[in-house]
Amino acid sequence: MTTGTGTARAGGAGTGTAGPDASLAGTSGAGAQPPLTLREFEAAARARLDPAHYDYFAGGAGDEVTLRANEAAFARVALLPRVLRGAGPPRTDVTLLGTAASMPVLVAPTAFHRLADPEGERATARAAAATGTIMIVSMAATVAVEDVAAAAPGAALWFQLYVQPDLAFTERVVRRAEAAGCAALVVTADSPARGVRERELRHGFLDLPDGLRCENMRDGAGTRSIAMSPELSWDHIDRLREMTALPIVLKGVLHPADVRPALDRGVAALVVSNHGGRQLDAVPAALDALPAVAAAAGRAVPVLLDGGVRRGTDVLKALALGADAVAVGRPVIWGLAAGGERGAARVLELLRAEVELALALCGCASPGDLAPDMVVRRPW
Ligand SMILES: Cc1cc2nc3c(=O)[nH]c(=O)nc-3n(C[C@H](O)[C@H](O)[C@H](O)COP(=O)(O)O)c2cc1C
Ligand SMILES: O=C(O)C(=O)c1ccccc1
Repeated sequence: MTTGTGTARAGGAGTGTAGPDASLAGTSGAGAQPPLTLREFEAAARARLDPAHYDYFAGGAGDEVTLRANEAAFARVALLPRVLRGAGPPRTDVTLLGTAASMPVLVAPTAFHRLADPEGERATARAAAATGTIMIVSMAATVAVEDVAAAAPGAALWFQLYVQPDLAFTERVVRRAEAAGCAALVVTADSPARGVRERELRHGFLDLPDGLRCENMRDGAGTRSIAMSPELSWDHIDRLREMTALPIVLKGVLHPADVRPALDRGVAALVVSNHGGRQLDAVPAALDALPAVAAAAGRAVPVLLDGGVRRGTDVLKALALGADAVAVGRPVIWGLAAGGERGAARVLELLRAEVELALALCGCASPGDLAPDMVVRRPW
């Protein structure tokens, strides 16, 4: 078998799976080669974005200890493959809360996609649909949820909600998400106050530029800004359960003691997340918080993880440590900024192909085959 990048690239391009996408050539900050990795998409995004917007997307809270820890935690875990299991070509698809996805990688809810591409969340939704995965539309989207759904027929959408102090307004947003066809409500619980990201302050990035707005905060009663609600409590989860038949996903769980109350209130899934290191700095890496939360959930509900996932092998590490799926935030924005809808789709397809290959090399027939005995902590 011939090796070497030239041969690998030519072969990859022919299959249209793991190879580069020639139409993305020139989007890479590195030069004419299209990005081959999520890291290269990050460099391409950095080269293209206004520095204030790049830093808004990239930044973390405080000293960014947690931001760095999210990625670093994956490097401290190694995969331990099984051999000769006759697994055959692996499947990468999963079903979560009744929604089918082509891979155990979802698009995490992130704000302000029109800062990265004029089509914004429309482009992201089309990219998610092209890859066959679930997009969690942010409450802080710069395209209204109805317009996101209309732009990408067939896209599997969930909706992320910041519960607002005005519950009547909150209910109107929930109704809009339902009517747009969103199949789950992802309630963000880690933001009773907004984390301070000093990179934003340094650029004076305080608000969206003229012409861009949080379109889900606009309705007949006017335009509002998103409130972070310190009064948020388990009672609000009860209220939401009464308000909607949609499954409720709780995003931003780190403490295993928060799992029981969530299950008692009928929460349908949990997302282990520190908001990409943007809320409380000095909390653990998402991957390090995962095992205890997954153990507390005891397979009663799906457990998702986000924060620092940059490779297919990272996805497998999270699955082995108890996750049913992961979500990616910044990488999708890098794709969008580097190459619009095609760039975002390429980021997702790269991850899908990497997950498929890593499953095959681990002797797994499907994502469900990963188990805790297939990871070891590196001795450093
Ligand atoms: C620019 C940006 C905006 C975000 N906006 C939201 C949001 O509106 N709602 C939310 O629940 N989480 C939001 N998040 C957090 C993500 O959903 C997710 O937890 C995080 O990005 C995962 O880490 P990763 O970027 O390392 O993949 C945002 C993250 C980023 C980077
Ligand atoms: O920037 C964020 O992380 C975020 O969650 C958010 C919340 C409200 C408005 C814009 C972004």
